[in-house]
Amino acid sequence: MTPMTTTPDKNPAPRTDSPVLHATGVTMRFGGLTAVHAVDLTVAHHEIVGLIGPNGAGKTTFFNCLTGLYIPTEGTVTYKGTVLPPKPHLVTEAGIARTFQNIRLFANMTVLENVLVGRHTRTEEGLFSALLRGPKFHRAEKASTQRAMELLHFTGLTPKADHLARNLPYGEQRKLEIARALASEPGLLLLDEPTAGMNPQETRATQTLVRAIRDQGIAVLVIEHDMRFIFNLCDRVAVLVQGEKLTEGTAETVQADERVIAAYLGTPFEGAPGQDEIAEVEAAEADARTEDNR
Ligand SMILES: Nc1ncnc2c1ncn2[C@@H]1O[C@H](COP(=O)(O)OP(=O)(O)OP(=O)(O)O)[C@@H](O)[C@H]1O
Repeated sequence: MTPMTTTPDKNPAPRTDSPVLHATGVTMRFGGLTAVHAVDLTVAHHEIVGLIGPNGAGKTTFFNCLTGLYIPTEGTVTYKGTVLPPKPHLVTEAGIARTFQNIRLFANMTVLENVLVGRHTRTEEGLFSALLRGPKFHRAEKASTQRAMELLHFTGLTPKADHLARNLPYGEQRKLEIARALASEPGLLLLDEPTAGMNPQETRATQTLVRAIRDQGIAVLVIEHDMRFIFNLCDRVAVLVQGEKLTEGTAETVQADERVIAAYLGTPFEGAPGQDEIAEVEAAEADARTEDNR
């Protein structure tokens, strides 16, 4: 992994002891459906936090509440101690970047151009400056291109800089989404199923990339269905079930939690055989086999 230099934070933390992300009592209702209910979640500096849960648990809805795409029905979300504005571009400007479950690249733009688009919240040049294309604009453009190339280097996409985004293999399109998100110089990166559709090698490479991102001082919150990826990567894992946070803790704690296993496998139905009954049946079957072998 190529080291990435960090650029100065345009929005320095007002209080260094605040967590990077602090969501309190976040609830999102769509008419009669409560997709997310009273969810609290924090992400600390230098932390990689996983968000897991069965299909329809409310994970993406929760992400949308964090990024200003949805205004939560109830609850607050702060970034480094400041309440986030309810507009996606202002959230990005504040320092939260994200990728999407369904890749959203500009398919007919080059790889480099896609990353440059991601820098627009960090460039000071206004519309007039861009139209007049004066020396200030050219200086800013040069600096932006340099930073974008650095990010392509960091994500291993330098050889593809001039390729159209739509011609990249799927795994590289996902990497490009991450490079574009990093172009806004975030303090927190939200990844929505970054390994969906990847082969095991690409998944391992993504794991390495996410760790390298964290090592650059960017906190990460990641939704993923690949449990091996989540449990290998995350410092802490939160589990959403039917819109509520069931539990959170280290990979070991969450993996050992019977409620989590039940949530994924389905809660045993009423009248299902208990452990004693299962043991009795197994013993009877073993006896029957012994009889047959005589
Ligand atoms: N805009 C919306 N309007 C109405 N209902 C919605 C909307 N967005 C999500 N939902 C519902 O909210 C619930 C949670 O959906 P969400 O996509 O957040 O779950 P998820 O955990 O991300 O699922 P998956 O793992 O399948 O992506 C689902 O019942 C879904 O149908």
